[in-house]
Amino acid sequence: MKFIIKLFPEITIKSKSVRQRMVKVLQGNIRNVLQKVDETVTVRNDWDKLVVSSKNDAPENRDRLVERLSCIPGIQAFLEVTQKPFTDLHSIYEQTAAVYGHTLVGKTFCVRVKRKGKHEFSSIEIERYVGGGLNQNFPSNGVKLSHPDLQVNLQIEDDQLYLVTDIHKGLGGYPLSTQEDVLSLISGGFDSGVASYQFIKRGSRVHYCFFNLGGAAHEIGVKQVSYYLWSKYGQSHRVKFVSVPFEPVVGEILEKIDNGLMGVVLKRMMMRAASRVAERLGIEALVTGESVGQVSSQTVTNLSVIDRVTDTLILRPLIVSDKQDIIDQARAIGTLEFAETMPEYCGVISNKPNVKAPYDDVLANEAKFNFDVLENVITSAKVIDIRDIANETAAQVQEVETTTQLADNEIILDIRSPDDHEDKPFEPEGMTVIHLPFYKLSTQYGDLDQSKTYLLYCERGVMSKLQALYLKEQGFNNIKVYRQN
Ligand SMILES: Nc1ncnc2c1ncn2[C@@H]1O[C@H](COP(=O)(O)OP(=O)(O)OP(=O)(O)O)[C@@H](O)[C@H]1O
Repeated sequence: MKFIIKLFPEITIKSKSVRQRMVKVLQGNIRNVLQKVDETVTVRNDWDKLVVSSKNDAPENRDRLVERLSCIPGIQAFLEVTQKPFTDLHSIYEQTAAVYGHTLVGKTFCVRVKRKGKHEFSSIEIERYVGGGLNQNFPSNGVKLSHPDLQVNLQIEDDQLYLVTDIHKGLGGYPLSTQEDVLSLISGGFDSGVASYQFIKRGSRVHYCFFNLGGAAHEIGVKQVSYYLWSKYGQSHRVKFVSVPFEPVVGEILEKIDNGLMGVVLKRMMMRAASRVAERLGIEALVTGESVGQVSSQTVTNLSVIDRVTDTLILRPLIVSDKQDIIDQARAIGTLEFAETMPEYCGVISNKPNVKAPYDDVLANEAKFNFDVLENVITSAKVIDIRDIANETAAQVQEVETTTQLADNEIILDIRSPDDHEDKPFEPEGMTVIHLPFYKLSTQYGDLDQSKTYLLYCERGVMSKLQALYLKEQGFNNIKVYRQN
């Protein structure tokens, strides 16, 4: 099985040395991600393209590789190809007919050729020869040069014929780690997830900084979405997840700060803490999901007051995005459901937030704030490798049993999203499986027959452990985690 990787166009217009460096990084990233699902994968660097080959031709392996390739930053598109040697024009025709002939029935078509190397024939001659042959020998609806039902794509390089059997859209963007690292302030809402994704796609390693305002349940929710983003789009590189216990800071704000300024002061405290964390990790910029006018702390005046608290660069990729566009993107990248189930942990809710917080008033209020509280939470911030979310959660859920067997009175609860549930049905023989997606658990788990025990199932076992922890937090004890042998 072979895929030809087409580079993101902005890479192709770089100078030779920059381009070479980026392609090399992309090559490493693809190898790193794909070899986790298929050890036989090799990635060859061919100047204007990368060629991915696998010895495992099983259809489920092909689906896995296509899914993984579509999530790797730096790839504009990838072509699924079969590669064959040829001897002459007729041998090109015969091989094309063997792959495409049966797909032409009842369709209009045209043949397009890209050619490299020295040949006795031109690309147009191949198109005519192959197109004519297919037209004569298969019951198609004829050749149509513009907007045909089917385009037969051939690539010819020296004595090799590449038959393109499918074209897949890539993520675009720059290869991961070709841009500097950033620290994303992640709250679990729609905006910060989308902002993080945009930086991954642009080629930055995105580390996550979370200010816990709502106890274990808040942390579990944010860990889930961070882990999801990393494992789906950024798993070629290690990143950190930092959790800062921010409830004491909120307490101090509630006690000392004027009601109308609380939102802005909370954000300034977050920026102070995040800058320190970034410095500790050697990261030069913070990322937030703020957008002008979305909430009272996000007016231009208030954003300016927030900015003045730190010299660290604060990047706001969504600054002029409409909420609906952000929600649509969250849906497309798969974070919508996480955000929808995340309760609002605002920490401080002003009755009358000041949309034009006077800078001097903010400073005067902050003079009353006990900064030891902030120092303490920064010192007790917990930094973990994001891959350890899985292990750490496993340790935390040791009181939640993990099992590979089903006893009487036990039911498997498939908590994957409806798409995964449909694409990869999980129906082990002789076992009862109910589907309740993870984002409905908090509201609908209680409606299930509570005399039964439910074994949560997801593909990797991370989400099911986090959800088991969450349900335990909610006081449910009839829960286990189900893993396949
Ligand atoms: N608890 C938190 N931990 C880390 N970052 C946070 C937290 N709360 C807010 N932020 C950061 O501040 C930004 C603005 O947050 P705010 O709550 O004002 O707006 P929001 O539109 O609800 O954001 P989101 O949808 O990302 O939750 C967020 O996008 C995020 O980057």
